[in-house]
Amino acid sequence: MHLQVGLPINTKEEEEENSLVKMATRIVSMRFLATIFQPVLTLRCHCVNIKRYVRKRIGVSGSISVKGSIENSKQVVSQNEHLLQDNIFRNPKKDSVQRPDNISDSVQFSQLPREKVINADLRDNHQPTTLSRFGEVDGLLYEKAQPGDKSLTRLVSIARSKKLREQQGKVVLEGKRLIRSALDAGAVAQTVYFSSVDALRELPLDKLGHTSIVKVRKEDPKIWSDLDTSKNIIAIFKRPEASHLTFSEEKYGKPVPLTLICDNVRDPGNLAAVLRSAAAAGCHSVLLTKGCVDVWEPKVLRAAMGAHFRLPVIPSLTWSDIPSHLPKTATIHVADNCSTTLTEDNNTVIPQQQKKPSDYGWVRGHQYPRKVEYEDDDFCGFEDYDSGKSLETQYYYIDWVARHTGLVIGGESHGLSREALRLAERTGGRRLLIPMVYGVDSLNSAMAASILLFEGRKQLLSLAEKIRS
Ligand SMILES: C[S@@+](CC[C@H](N)C(=O)[O-])C[C@H]1O[C@@H](n2cnc3c(N)ncnc32)[C@H](O)[C@@H]1O
Repeated sequence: MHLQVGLPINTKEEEEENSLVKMATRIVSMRFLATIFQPVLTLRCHCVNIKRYVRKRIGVSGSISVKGSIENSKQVVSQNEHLLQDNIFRNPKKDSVQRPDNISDSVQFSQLPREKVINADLRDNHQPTTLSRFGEVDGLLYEKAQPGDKSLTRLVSIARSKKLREQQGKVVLEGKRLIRSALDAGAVAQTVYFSSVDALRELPLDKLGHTSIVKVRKEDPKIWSDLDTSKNIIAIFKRPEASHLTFSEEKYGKPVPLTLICDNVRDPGNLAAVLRSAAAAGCHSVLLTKGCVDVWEPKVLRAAMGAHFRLPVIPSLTWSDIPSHLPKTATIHVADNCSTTLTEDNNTVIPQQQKKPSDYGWVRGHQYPRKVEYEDDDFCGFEDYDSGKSLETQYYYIDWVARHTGLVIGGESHGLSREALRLAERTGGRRLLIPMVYGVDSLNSAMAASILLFEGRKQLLSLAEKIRS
């Protein structure tokens, strides 16, 4: 019988087993160490990548400081990639350098004067790749879009989706005239895409100091435009707010104290026509209730012909917001087609002192039950409204202007809201009627607005004339 004394003697298999265990332990501890050091290494990699990225994109060495988290760094790189916003802050002379909103503060480039950047690019024969990616127009550096660049498709999505426009706080403007008006009014262009240098040259280049400029191929504008003749320049702007824009009296003349209020005007063509008329009539401002179509929708922008930048247009207002955009003394009238209609054979001249439809003799009093809509779109169906009962009706060509006058135009489907009538009542306003021949219910809202606004302008100017003389 064999007795084992002292330390057990390992067999060959046991030794092999032990060395396997040791190896496994080593692997585990190496993995453990790797987990600890991995974030540090990744951060280091990102720093290096960003440095390389910057050198590649701007062709000069920039001083970079990374303050944010790794996630931040990743974001900056990917945002820059897909928006083609090269983040070169080109005008170091300005005190406050305005940056595109979505660029994080975590990357700062040495702010070389633009000329130096360009010259560095042009001089540096050792960087042919960098040089071919950039061009220059009258001292303004631009980048050439690379094949497969998706930024134009993204731009189209912003242009077409109200939700995206609102979420990202951006609007898309097409064509040199519109872009120029926006820039002149002080709107901030984030990126300008152009296919023809001549089109770019027609913009006030001094106002593009903080903008990314990207040259696209000649055929690219077809992606963004559904016009037959697509424009060769398009820009993404920071969603402009009327309070931050300047409306030049020198250029467009002094406005008359007349504010147009659109009450649920939902059709883009109508809203555009209304804005265009309001601008042409030299109105003070335009207020839009929440139910109106988005004022930055491409169709509205296109057909309004720059009206957005000629007078303050304030969108998305509730009826309780509206008085705060008007002087306290303002009188608000409503354009109302529903109170009365004209008989077929009428062409009588109405004496000015007559106010109520029944006074006119040949007009019918209110006869239709009306749809009434609450502010929250809680539609109440047909009923006789009690608001605005005390509102008198008068023909539009009889004097109705006051020191500051507001005019409400109803929407296409439901006409005037109860809130509009209440506001008119509270401010001593009236119903203004454009007489129509028998059997015609109403005019298109933009047509009605146009007639009333130009009449209002005429009355205000003659009032001013009377006061002067
Ligand atoms: C197309 S209409 C509204 C039609 C709507 N279905 C209704 O019955 O009220 C749009 C708006 O244009 C204005 N409008 C149209 N015709 C008008 C007229 N003859 N006189 C005054 N305003 C008019 C009104 O403000 C009206 O609410």
